Amino acid sequence: MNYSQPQTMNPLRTDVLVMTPWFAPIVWDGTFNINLLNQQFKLRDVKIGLTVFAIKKYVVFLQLFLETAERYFMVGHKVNYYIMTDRPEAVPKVTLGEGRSIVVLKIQNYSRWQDVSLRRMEMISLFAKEQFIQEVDYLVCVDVDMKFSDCVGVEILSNIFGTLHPGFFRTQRQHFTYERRLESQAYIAHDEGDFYYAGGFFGGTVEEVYKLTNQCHNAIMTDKANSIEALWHDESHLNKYFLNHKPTKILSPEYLWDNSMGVPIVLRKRRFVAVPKNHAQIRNK
Ligand SMILES: CC(=O)N[C@H]1[C@@H](OP(=O)(O)OP(=O)(O)OC[C@H]2O[C@@H](n3ccc(=O)[nH]c3=O)[C@H](O)[C@@H]2O)O[C@H](CO)[C@H](O)[C@@H]1O
Ligand SMILES: [Mn+2]
Repeated sequence: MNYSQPQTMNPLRTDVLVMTPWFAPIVWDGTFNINLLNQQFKLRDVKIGLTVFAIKKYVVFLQLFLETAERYFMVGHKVNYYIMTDRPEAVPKVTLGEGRSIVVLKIQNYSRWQDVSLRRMEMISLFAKEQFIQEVDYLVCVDVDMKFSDCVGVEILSNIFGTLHPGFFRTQRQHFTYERRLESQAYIAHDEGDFYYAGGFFGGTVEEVYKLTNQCHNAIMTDKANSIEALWHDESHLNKYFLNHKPTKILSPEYLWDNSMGVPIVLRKRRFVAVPKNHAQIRNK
């Protein structure tokens, strides 16, 4: 295979942090060679599960989500879409590429949208243990109110990975919207924390995602027993988990962007972008 030689004296990006102090790469456009990575992952015959929840009205997001995923997500690799929904009949029929399938998993709904979001940790951990572990190597867990608009490939895969939240990647830690009440299991002190990770995109090996989701779910249940709910729900608990279990790879905000934030120069690609939604019309419905 022919490719240009890595240049020790010529870093590929100098405008952004590309490595954490615990030696986890931060994935930005221009820092990796996708052909090289595709070859490595192909040799391992890796299979990827993409989990997405579409409860109640959120089924409307599935069509665009799936169509754009077919175009941009892990193209050329084996993919299972795990669609967790209370409305299996509303899952659209989308033509899939070779080696890709849709697996619809019927689950219950909750009346509060906060509970729907929080309970994803429980559902992912249950299915990871019972089913996903037998079917795929990696899990990628994302929000459904999103569309792919550029390539998201095997460069994201690692033991356990999180994504920099588009609203906070230039923010000082004391201003992160971590849970600040000591009574919550998600509590993080003002002088702690590395990054603010987004709830809408994390993943890793099935084993590691099981550990993460199971621990977050237990923390959520402890909070519930103590009549407290973390400020940003599952996202707060994810941030607490990543404080104590550092991710082995971190995705730049290219992998979770919101166009209402504009487009800073450091952002050369917008790979996965929020679809605007009317909260009043779509939540708690
Ligand atoms: C992009 C991003 O980082 N999003 C995070 C942010 O939320 P968002 O404000 O983007 O939350 P959201 O409304 O998208 O809810 C999170 C997800 O739960 C599912 N859902 C929710 C309600 C419902 O009635 N039906 C349904 O299916 C759906 O998959 C949705 O994408 O904060 C949430 C917690 O407050 C979660 O941590 C989200 O991951
Ligand atoms: Mn969302």
